[in-house]
Amino acid sequence: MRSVEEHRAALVALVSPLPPVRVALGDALGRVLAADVVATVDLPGFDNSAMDGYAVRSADVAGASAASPVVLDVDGDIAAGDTRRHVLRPGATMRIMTGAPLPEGADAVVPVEESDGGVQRVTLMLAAESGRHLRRRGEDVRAGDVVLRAGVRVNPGRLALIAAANVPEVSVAARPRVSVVSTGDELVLAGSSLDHGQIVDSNRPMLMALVEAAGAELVGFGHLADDAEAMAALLADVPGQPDLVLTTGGVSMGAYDTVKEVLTASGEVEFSKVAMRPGMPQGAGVVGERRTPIVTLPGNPVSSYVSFHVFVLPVLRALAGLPPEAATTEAVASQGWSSVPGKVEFTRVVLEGGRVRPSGGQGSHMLGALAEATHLAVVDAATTGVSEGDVVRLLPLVGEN
Ligand SMILES: Nc1nc2c(c(=O)[nH]1)N[C@H]1C(S)=C(S)[C@@H](COP(=O)(O)OP(=O)(O)OC[C@H]3O[C@@H](n4cnc5c(N)ncnc54)[C@H](O)[C@@H]3O)O[C@H]1N2
Ligand code: MOO
Repeated sequence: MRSVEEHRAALVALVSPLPPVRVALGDALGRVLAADVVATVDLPGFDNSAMDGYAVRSADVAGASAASPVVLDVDGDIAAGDTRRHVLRPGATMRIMTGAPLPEGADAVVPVEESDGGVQRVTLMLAAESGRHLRRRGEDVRAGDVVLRAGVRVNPGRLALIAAANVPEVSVAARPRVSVVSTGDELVLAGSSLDHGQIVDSNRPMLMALVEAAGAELVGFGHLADDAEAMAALLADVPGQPDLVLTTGGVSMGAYDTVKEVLTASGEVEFSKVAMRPGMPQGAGVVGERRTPIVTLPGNPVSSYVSFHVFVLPVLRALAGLPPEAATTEAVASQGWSSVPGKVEFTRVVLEGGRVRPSGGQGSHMLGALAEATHLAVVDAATTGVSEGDVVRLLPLVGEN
């Protein structure tokens, strides 16, 4: 039997990284940066007011208070967006709005609440010291600073930073194009009336959702009956020119395991047993004239789901030019559970209050328990059981956070 690491390495070796692409800011959300983002401007871009109030020379309001106010001439208004360059006369003030550029000579702002709100002359009741209520040019970011590193995923806050840094376009990791094909005569679409022996095809919507939630692009999907000729024809020329094809079902030892039958005959796909649970039967190789990489996942729903996390995610990351390994975290088990020796067990667990417990039944057909899970606990092959208090390694689930 192959180890998980051996199989993962064989899969990653099937693909070459796709070149990064440039996208407009509006299309960057959720994408992974392929290059550092460098600010083209200082942030703030100019000294400006943090409050609606009066721009002053601090020396002119020294000692001002409610009991002993200072009265100054108001020389005019500066609103946010005023592009003129104002100079503040000594002994005078200007009304200034939040975000408006500070006039030359001013070094503090008295908020309007600390005044009588005067328009021609104003009574100020705060001894604003130099720098008070100001936002200084470059105090947040300097032009030329690397504001975001390659490898970081663009979230709304980072998108705002890229925009503010006046960078209209960024280089991002390519989104691999993926096709999903479910196989099996027993499968029907959700919403169908089920005959005895039929089940709803849940792997296809699950894998489509995983592909999209993992940031890849779905370029084709469908279902194939256990018909070797039809399957061979489809796999010889998968529509949509995907970078990766995923199938589910038909890879174990059954008489109607058509994926295995067809692809074994092609001589380009290798089927292996991997020392893991669930997800033991696996296959991978290339199909068609374009030699498109293919990963054949087992049909049992939880096996397919776990295999996606353990094997397909690293392939998608490698295609995107990112390090294949996903980051893991750790947590303490709040209860014990047994694990099969000789295989890595990916226990579906719930992380709550900083501790983990199995999410329920661990059968590879049990979607009820899968749906409650937040992580996969990775229990290595040498471990026969997890005890309460043990530290376990956790693989996050795609789409969980
Ligand atoms: N004699 C052996 N039998 C089995 C072995 C074995 O080593 N020797 N391995 C078992 C393990 S482990 C797994 S995992 C499964 C893998 O089976 P296949 O990949 O061939 O998948 P199927 O036989 O087509 O289906 C298995 C199971 O999953 C259901 N299924 C399939 N596709 C879907 C779908 N799209 N949506 C929902 N459910 C699906 C299917 O109805 C079956 O119940 O093989 C074991 N057997
Ligand atoms: O490996 Mo199968 O995936 O145990 O059900």
